[in-house]
Amino acid sequence: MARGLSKKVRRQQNGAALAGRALSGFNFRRKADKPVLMTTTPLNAASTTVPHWEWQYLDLMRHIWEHGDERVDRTGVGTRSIMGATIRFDLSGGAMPLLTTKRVYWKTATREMLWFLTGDTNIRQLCAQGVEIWTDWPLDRYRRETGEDISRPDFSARIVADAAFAAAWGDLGPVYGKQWVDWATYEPVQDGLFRRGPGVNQVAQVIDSLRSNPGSRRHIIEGWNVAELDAMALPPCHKTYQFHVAGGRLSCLLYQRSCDLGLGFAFNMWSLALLTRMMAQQCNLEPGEVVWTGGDVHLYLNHAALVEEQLTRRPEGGARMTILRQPESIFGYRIEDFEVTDYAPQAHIAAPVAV
Ligand SMILES: Nc1nc(=O)c2c([nH]1)NC[C@@H]1CN(c3ccc(C(=O)N[C@@H](CCC(=O)O)C(=O)O)cc3)CN21
Ligand SMILES: O=c1ccn([C@H]2C[C@H](O)[C@@H](COP(=O)(O)O)O2)c(=O)[nH]1
Repeated sequence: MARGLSKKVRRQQNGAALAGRALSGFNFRRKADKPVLMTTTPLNAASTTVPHWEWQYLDLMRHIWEHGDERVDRTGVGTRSIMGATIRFDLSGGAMPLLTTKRVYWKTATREMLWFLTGDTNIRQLCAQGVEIWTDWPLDRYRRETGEDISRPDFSARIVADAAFAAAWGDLGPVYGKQWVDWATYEPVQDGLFRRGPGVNQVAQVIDSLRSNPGSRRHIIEGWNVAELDAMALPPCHKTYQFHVAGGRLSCLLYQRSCDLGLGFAFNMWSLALLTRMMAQQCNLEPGEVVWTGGDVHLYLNHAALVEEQLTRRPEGGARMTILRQPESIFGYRIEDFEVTDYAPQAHIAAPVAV
């Protein structure tokens, strides 16, 4: 497909600009045909005069599609990529950053977050709940190493039915869950020998520090364990979460080193807000703001149809979430505890995932 957008998309984008979008998170000023990316005040869709927060996303998508550097990436699919972007969202009043320009399966993303918090790194529990977003990586390894051309549904069913098979083929290595709640430590014994020490539960530690020392600048959950990267199916993308307390409100900034803007972002933004809401509830704080920052933010070249379609759409309305129960700990949440209301998105847009 030729670079740039169809006339239909350009018409829609111009309409949005006329509707006063200068206030949204991104403005692109062209000087000698060079776009300059600027961030401005975070704004939600709370009032009719304020641009909908989702324009930050759509503007970023359009910018990358039109100006991103085109390259061959690890997956071989190819991307257009930029370095550095920020999207902000205010969680006040139960608002959640769920995209409205396509349906996002928030329960799938929520199940994934709850799975991270258990410390599990095997896809078995996900597959058992019908969550297949991680299945492609173990499946790819299985096909490569055995030569068996098994279908994804058959592979997933076998993972669920057969514990030994799941143990052999379903593990992703020490990914998010392991690092978040059981970061490995080692203690010297003697003569240069070490034994395993107790694992570090970063999530529990951050809850403790938020309660006992809210003004700390060290409320961090880190997934990037350098020594273990090679053992992971994929090194963490949403790698660093930093929390901040001000005026009784809990905010969180995520640094995501690599972002698939067409597919992964919707889940990552939701999960960032979800984690912040759970942490706030556990610490008796009000939800504040979420700040998403991306390093390499890209669009896969085989997402052209998604990009074209989504950029014809205009964001409208917004989702709210109620947490129906306050569990005794951050590790006690269940999927039934989350209720989403006011979510009336436009149709789902399917897109292939690059493995
Ligand atoms: N290329 C790529 N993009 C990603 O977003 C991504 C990875 N790889 N690898 C690891 C995880 C897995 N994640 C994924 C994988 C697939 C979907 C996906 O297919 N989402 C569909 C619907 C999924 C469903 O609910 O069944 C979507 O339309 O959002 C989302 C996130 C996020 N991550
Ligand atoms: O939560 C996630 C996990 C992964 N992604 C995307 C970002 C990239 O497109 C790939 C990872 O490939 P790398 O070569 O390791 O960067 O997955 C995401 O957007 N969100």
